[in-house]
Amino acid sequence: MKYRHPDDGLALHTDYYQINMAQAYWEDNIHEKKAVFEVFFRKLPFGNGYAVFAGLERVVQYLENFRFTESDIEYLRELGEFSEGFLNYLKGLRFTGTVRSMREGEIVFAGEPIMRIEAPLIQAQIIETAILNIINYQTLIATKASRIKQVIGDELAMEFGTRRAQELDAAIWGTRAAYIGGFEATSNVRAGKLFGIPVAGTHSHSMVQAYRDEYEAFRSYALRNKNCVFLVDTYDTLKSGIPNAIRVAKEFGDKINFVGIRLDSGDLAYLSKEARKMLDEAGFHKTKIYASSDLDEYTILHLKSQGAKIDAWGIGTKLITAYDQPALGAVYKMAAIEEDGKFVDTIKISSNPEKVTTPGLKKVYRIISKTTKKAVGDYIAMEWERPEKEKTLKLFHPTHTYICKYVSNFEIYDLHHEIFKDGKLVYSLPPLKEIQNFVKSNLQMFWEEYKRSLNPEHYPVDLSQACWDNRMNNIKKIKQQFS
Ligand SMILES: Nc1ncnc2c1ncn2[C@@H]1O[C@H](COP(=O)(O)OP(=O)(O)OP(=O)(O)O)[C@@H](O)[C@H]1O
Ligand SMILES: O=P(O)(O)OC[C@H]1O[C@H](OP(=O)(O)OP(=O)(O)O)[C@H](O)[C@@H]1O
Ligand SMILES: O=C(O)c1cccnc1
Repeated sequence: MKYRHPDDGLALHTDYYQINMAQAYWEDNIHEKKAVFEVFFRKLPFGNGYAVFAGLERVVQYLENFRFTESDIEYLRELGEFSEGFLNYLKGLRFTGTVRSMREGEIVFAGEPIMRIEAPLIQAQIIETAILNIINYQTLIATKASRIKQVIGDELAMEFGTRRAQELDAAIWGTRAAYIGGFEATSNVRAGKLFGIPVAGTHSHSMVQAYRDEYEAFRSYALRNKNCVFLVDTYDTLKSGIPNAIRVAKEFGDKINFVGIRLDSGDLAYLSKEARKMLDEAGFHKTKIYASSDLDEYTILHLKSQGAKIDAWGIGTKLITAYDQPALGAVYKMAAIEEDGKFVDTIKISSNPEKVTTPGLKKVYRIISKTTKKAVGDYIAMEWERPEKEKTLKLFHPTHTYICKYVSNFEIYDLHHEIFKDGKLVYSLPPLKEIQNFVKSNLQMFWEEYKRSLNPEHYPVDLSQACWDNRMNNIKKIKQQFS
């Protein structure tokens, strides 16, 4: 298998149809026409009331390094479908477009453009697949992490999922997304090195099995590690695991920090309460109880409702694989294309009203009440509109238009930031910790009703009147063509 190419890049990380279309654009000489595409998803995942945008940093890396390498061109040539002229053009292709995007950590909702790409058609087309690939996964995991963290509250949330993730890249970028969503630590050491995420962990059952004696295993661990969290459920949590952990902790005294014990099976509520009593009776009031074992937001909520005495949560499979909803379904749709030097609207019609796209050059704003300082709704307006100059804005549901409200005394801000200008990176990527803090402060802007994990209220994402009218006119025009 020829899977090792020294010059392997990501330009071919695209769907074959993109390259086939690219060749047609090039041959028809429309490839340099500017096109505008938007990234958005149609439904919030996990029944959550909001999503957390993640993936921008990798999109930036991808676009900065976008080029077809020698071996990419050679491979395309081998496929026998592409002309030498076209392949030669691809060799020199770089990203020269303009990208406006929400910042990583932005709170985002269904139906609003997360990112807007304005680029020569051929580029905008080829990059679609990778951009969606990145944003779909990272946003999904950041959202799942945030949802789990909302339930965990101030206790420690650790990402333990690498072994169950969908391959290596998913573990690495999923870990980063989990951190953005609010997790404080990861067991993945490479993610620690690459992103500076704090690494944390305990030990496994195999260590206890290897020594064939729980006490010996804990002792050996304590001899080599200052901070000790002993896994106590290999044989019998209450009769063997916790007593052995306490015995070792007493023997080592100040030589170790008896940070915690970890429960990984059985009735976690019952065992944690018993464990707390045993640790307290032995004088280890500060020793924490860690729990893992197929946890997710539902189990954690249940455990809390049972009064479980758990202080730290290790979450793997259900987080890193977005177990209950493995796809976000974000799409990349054309909103406009250049004709005679000007942009004209483009639309995709569907019999499902929610799938009809919103054409034209638009901006997306967040409206904040000056009285409550809380977010009132998001507002998609035509680029030429100036909603910040209005005294009152009418917000109405884009499909059920009779549902409406008027907002005054508001602040409004553009959710998009310029990331690339004509191919040049003009945005400085913030440190990861700053992104995590941004999520936290951002969430404070939203009423609790939008953040609860069960049946959250629907946060309004509305079109301006001009944007709505423009959409209707475009639909009418298309319908007339076929009547
Ligand atoms: N008190 C509890 N209330 C609700 N769910 C619990 C409680 N205690 C544990 N759970 C969850 O129940 C599930 C139990 O999983 P499972 O049946 O595989 O057993 P286990 O105890 O983990 O055993 P093992 O790991 O040895 O297979 C896990 O998802 C765990 O998080
Ligand atoms: O349950 P998750 O949320 O997926 O969290 C990760 C799991 O990975 C480990 O189990 P594993 O059986 O792989 O190894 P172990 O022998 O160390 O427990 C750990 O004990 C957790 O149970
Ligand atoms: O450190 C741990 O306890 C750990 C790490 C990965 C998976 N499960 C547990």
